[in-house]
Amino acid sequence: MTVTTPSAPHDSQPALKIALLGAGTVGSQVARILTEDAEMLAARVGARLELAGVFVRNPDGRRDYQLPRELYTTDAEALVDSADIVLELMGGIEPAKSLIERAIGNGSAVVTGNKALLAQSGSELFAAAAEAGTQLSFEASVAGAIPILRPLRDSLAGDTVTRVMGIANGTTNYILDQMDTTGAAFDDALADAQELGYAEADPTADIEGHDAAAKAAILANLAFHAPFRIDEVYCEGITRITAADNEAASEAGYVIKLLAIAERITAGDGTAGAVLRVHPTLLPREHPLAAVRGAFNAVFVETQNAGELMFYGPGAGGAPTASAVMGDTVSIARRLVRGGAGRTHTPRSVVPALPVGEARTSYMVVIRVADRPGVLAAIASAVAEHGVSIESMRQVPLAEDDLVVEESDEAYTDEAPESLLRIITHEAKEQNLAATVATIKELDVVTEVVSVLRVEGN
Ligand SMILES: NC(=O)c1ccc[n+]([C@@H]2O[C@H](COP(=O)([O-])OP(=O)(O)OC[C@H]3O[C@@H](n4cnc5c(N)ncnc54)[C@H](O)[C@@H]3O)[C@@H](O)[C@H]2O)c1
Ligand SMILES: N[C@@H](CCO)C(=O)O
Ligand code: NA
Repeated sequence: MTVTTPSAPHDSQPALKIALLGAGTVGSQVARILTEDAEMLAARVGARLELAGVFVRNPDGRRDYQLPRELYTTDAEALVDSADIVLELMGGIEPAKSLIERAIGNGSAVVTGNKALLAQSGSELFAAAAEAGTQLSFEASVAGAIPILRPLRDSLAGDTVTRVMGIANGTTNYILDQMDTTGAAFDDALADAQELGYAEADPTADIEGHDAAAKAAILANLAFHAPFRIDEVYCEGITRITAADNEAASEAGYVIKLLAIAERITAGDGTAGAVLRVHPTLLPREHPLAAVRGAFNAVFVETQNAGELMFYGPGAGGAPTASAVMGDTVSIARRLVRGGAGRTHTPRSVVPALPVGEARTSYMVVIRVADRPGVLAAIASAVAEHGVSIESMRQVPLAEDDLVVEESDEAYTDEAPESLLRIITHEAKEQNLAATVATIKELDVVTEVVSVLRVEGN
C-alpha cells in the first residue's frame, strides 16, 4: 500500500487514509483523538492520519463528538475501498465481517474491537490477513485499554503460558461492585453501566457472560497459540446470582466476581488440552482480583518462566478503548510508512478444548439441613462418595424467623430446627462436584441446596 502525498502545499507530510466504521461510544472517541491529536500522531507516525470518512446509519444524527457533516457516509464499501487503514467499531457480526473481509481483500490494514466477531470467525480473518500480507489488529477486543494481547502474542511468545484468569468484562464487574459496595439493585447498576458506555448494544452479552466468553476464546487463542471459538467456552453469567449467594459469600469472607479462565490441563483420559470457562466465582476479599472496582479489568497470566504476571486497567468505556484502537492504528501506520509485511497472528498449535467437567476447582456449597444427629456424617459421606474432599465445614443455626415456612412444609416443626451448612471443598473435578450435589439433594436431612459457587484464589 503506498502512502499518498497530498497536493496541499502546507501539508508537507504524506497522508494515510483512515476509514472509521461506527461512531458510537468508542468510534466517536477515536474520531476525537484523530482530530484533536492530529499533529502529535503525525509526528509519531511520520505521516498524517487523515480521516477519509465515517460510516454511520444516519449522517444527520447527533454524536458524542461531532465531525463535519461531509465526513459521514452511508456508503461503507466506497469508504472501505478508499482507505489504507479501516477501523471497525460497529460491533455485531454483519456487516462488520464482510467489510473487514473487503478491506483485507483490498490489502488494507484493519483495526477492530469486535470480540464477538473474532471469537466466532477470528481464525478465518487471521488467515485472510496473512494471505493478503496485511495486518488485522485487535488489542481493544479484550480488556479495553489494557495492553494484554500484544504482550501475549509478542512479549511472551518465547514462554509457555499455562493459565490466564481474570475479570474481562467491565459491565458485570461494575454491577457486582455496585451491588457489593452500595447495595444497589441489579437493574439500577446495569442501567448505570449502559449510561456510562460500558455495556454492549445488547447488554445480554455482558450479563449472560457471552462477552467475557468471547474474550476468553481470544485470550486462549493468543496465550496457547491455537484457535479457539466462543462455542468452546463454558459460559455462565451473573443473572442467576441470588441474594443468598451474596450473603453466603460475604459471611465467608468472599466476594463474587465474573471470571474468565483459560487453562492448560490434562484430561482424565490423558488428553492434553485446555478448558475455557466463564462463571461467577468466589474470591477471598484479600485476593488482588477482589479489589478490582467499577468497570476495571484485571488479568493474571501464569507462565513457566516469567511466573505470574498481572495486567490491570480500564476494561470498558469510550476513551479507554479508543486508546487501544489508536495504539494499534499508530503501530500499523508506522509500518506502512517504513514498508514491510504486516505482523499477522496465525495460531499454529493444536490444543483441543476440553469439557468443563475436566476442570478442577474448589467449591462453596451451602445447604439448609435439619439440625439433628447424623446430619454432618450423612453429608460428609455423600461428599466422599464422589471423590470430593472437604476443606472446611461450618454450621450456622437458623433462627426461626430466618426460615420461609411453606404451607406444604410439614417437615418443619419446632422439634426439627434447621441450620445452614457451609462447605468449602478442596479442588475437585467439576463433574464430581455435580454428582455430589445431586446426591446431597436426595438426602432426607437436606431441605435445600441454597448455593453452589466455584472458588478461586484460596
Ligand atoms: N464500549 C466499550 O467499552 C467497548 C470496549 C471494547 C470493545 N468494544 C467493542 O467496540 C465495538 C463498538 O462498541 P461501542 O461501545 O462503540 O458500540 P456502540 O453501539 O456505542 O457504537 C456502534 C456504532 O456503530 C453503528 N453501527 C452498528 N451497526 C451498524 C450498521 N450495520 N450500519 C451502520 N452503522 C452501524 C451504530 O449506529 C453505533 O453508532 C463493539 O464491537 C464493541 O464490542 C466496546
Ligand atoms: N461491554 C464490554 C465492553 C468492553 O469490551 C464490557 O463491559 O467489558
Ligand atoms: Na486490550
